[in-house]
Amino acid sequence: MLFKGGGLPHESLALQEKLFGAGPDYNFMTRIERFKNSLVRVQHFIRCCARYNLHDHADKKWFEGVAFPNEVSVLGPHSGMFIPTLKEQGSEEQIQKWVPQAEKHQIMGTYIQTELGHGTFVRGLETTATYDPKTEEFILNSPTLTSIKWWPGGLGRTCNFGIVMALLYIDGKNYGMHPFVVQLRSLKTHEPLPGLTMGDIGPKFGFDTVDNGYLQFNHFGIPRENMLMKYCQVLKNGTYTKQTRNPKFSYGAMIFVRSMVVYEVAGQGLAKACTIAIRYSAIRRQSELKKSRPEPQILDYQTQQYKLFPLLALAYAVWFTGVRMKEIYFMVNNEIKQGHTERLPELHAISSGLKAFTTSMASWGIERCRLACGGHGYSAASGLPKIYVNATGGCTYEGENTVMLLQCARFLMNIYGGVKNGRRPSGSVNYLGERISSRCTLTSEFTLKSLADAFKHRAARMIKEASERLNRLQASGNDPEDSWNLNSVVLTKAAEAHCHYYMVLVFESVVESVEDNCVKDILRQLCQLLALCGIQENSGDFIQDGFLNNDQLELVKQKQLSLLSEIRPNAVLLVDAFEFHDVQLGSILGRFDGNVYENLFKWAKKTPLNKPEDLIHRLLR
Ligand SMILES: CCCCCCCC/C=C\CCCCCCCCCCCC(=O)SCCNC(=O)CCNC(=O)[C@H](O)C(C)(C)COP(=O)(O)OP(=O)(O)OC[C@H]1O[C@@H](n2cnc3c(N)ncnc32)[C@H](O)[C@@H]1OP(=O)(O)O
Ligand SMILES: Cc1cc2nc3c(=O)[nH]c(=O)nc-3n(C[C@H](O)[C@H](O)[C@H](O)COP(=O)(O)OP(=O)(O)OC[C@H]3O[C@@H](n4cnc5c(N)ncnc54)[C@H](O)[C@@H]3O)c2cc1C
Repeated sequence: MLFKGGGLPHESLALQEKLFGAGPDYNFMTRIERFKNSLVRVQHFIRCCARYNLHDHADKKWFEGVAFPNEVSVLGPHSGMFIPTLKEQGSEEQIQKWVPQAEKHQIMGTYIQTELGHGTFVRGLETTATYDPKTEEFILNSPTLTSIKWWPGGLGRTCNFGIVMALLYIDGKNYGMHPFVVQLRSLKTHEPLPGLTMGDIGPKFGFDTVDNGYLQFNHFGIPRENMLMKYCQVLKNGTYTKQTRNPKFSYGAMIFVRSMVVYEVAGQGLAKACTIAIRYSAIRRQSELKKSRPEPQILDYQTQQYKLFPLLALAYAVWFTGVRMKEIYFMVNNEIKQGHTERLPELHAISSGLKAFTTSMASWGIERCRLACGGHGYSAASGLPKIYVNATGGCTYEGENTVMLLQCARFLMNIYGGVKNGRRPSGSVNYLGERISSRCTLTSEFTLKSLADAFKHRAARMIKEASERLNRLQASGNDPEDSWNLNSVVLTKAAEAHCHYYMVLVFESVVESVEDNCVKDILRQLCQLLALCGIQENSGDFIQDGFLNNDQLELVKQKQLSLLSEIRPNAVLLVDAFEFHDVQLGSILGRFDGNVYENLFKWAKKTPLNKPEDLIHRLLR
């Protein structure tokens, strides 16, 4: 109940749908079969939404978790980007026109921004939308090879609509990036409309169930009314008007997805991987601890605990942080809707930073879980390869992680500069205005407050040093841009330290809010382990300025090891508490009933390579 809240009824409804749980094994399918199979499930999902009256995003998400386990379907870009962008950037008329059709899936859309030559540098995108007042149309064009749109999910074969980000030109003047609603395919024949060259970009590391696509515009006309006009308008005669607004509003869809990815991708992915690795480690017996005694569960080896329990603690931390990130997004977005845009820079910074920090940690953690499962972890039957290839995409899409950390750092530098000039920071950066103790107060009690304070100190110091180094680079004659680049490694580390502190703080606040003392104690242990591992892994950051001394570091190490034994009896319960159904895990190693070996054998017998096949037989005969 700590995790699922109101989601369970929808999950059980989805589990009753035969088409979702059963069917061909994903691992035995070719890419095309995976894609087709996903489309069949998409159609069934859409029918289920109508049948069960699922309208609310959160309700649908529970259903989707069962319908599309550990994969993104073409509904991801549609419901995660196309519809939110229409709602956030469209005028009332535009919302009325397209949102109901999109919500009923009568039109399917995607978000078309990245190009062959540019993804990160949005201002460098080349697609043009030139207004022609005579026809009252925008003419979309791809002027170069590098301007071909590349990557949008669902563009290759599925979507008939898209929101295209393009440079608006009126009368030869460039007004910058704007969003346009574009019909891509005929609603009758599903063929691409004349003037568009489209297709799938080919096999990828993961995302097999999504047709990421390309799109080239050849002077393709769309009605004037198709520019999303909530914040800017182009009148019939070509007059451009805009509300007083932050030009970064057109980046809103990206902030939304980044805010969701922390929970949906990093939190869920790592929690699933931990569930699989910890359950399997309780089933797997190997070697000897004591002579002539039965082989122990591998989970009883301290080294195995040392691999997995910090990841379990991290999974809880990322999960809670993801939930908090969603809350912050909706809160600040509501403020923005009421005209209060003051917190947009902070929202951008924290969503960029946390998206990067948590997807990197989760990606690394999922791979560690796989390694901890030995040989069977390398088998597709473990479910871990699929979880990994899809989750690790989160390090790249919606803003490459290094670039996102640098965006977060940019905000931190602005805030720190402001503090130097007497401004008081608030929200997630309020600690930059505090006087921070220069000596660590950690004692063998390891209170959560003292642990969080240690991370606060580290973040504040690293931000200060990054800022001072930036100033020194400039003072020694480098221009601001070169100084930034020469300081960028230090800046990303400062941003990571800020996000790390934020995550520890969120975890601490969740523990404090729990009423049940037993649950509170167990969560406190996990939170301590998370923080202590963070201190140990980054010990240089904590001792560099004499904040933490050698004795304290030794205490940290001792406590970390004793926590492993304390957590051991609850480890399996702690992953069971995530309440992932076997269908969602897609793993033989992580089965709830623990019946691993029998099912591995059954599974191997079903592999297509064991089926009679003429060519293989002839070659081997
Ligand atoms: C409760 C239930 C909810 C249920 C929800 C259900 C929906 C679920 C949805 C999602 C779940 C997860 C789904 C997973 C499936 C995902 C499928 C894959 C989707 C992938 C889609 C994509 O990848 S789309 C393409 C994404 N592309 C990018 O992210 C590009 C990255 N680049 C940029 O964003 C920008 O170029 C940049 C930020 C790097 C730089 O921008 P720019 O050059 O314009 O700015 P500057 O660096 O010069 O900075 C100027 C100034 O602006 C500030 N700023 C920059 N960006 C923003 C912003 N977005 N908002 C506010 N402010 C911004 C910057 O900080 C600077 O500020 P200063 O004050 O001047 O310092
Ligand atoms: C699975 C997946 C799904 C996607 N779905 C969509 C979609 O639906 N719609 C869409 O429009 N796009 C989509 N994309 C594209 C995605 O948003 C971009 O790939 C992403 O934003 C990264 O941009 P890039 O490819 O240009 O990387 P690059 O910017 O080329 O990154 C390459 C390297 O350069 C470094 N780098 C770049 N700029 C800087 C800088 N300023 N400072 C320091 N280092 C820098 C990066 O850190 C990285 O190491 C998807 C991508 C993937 C992988």
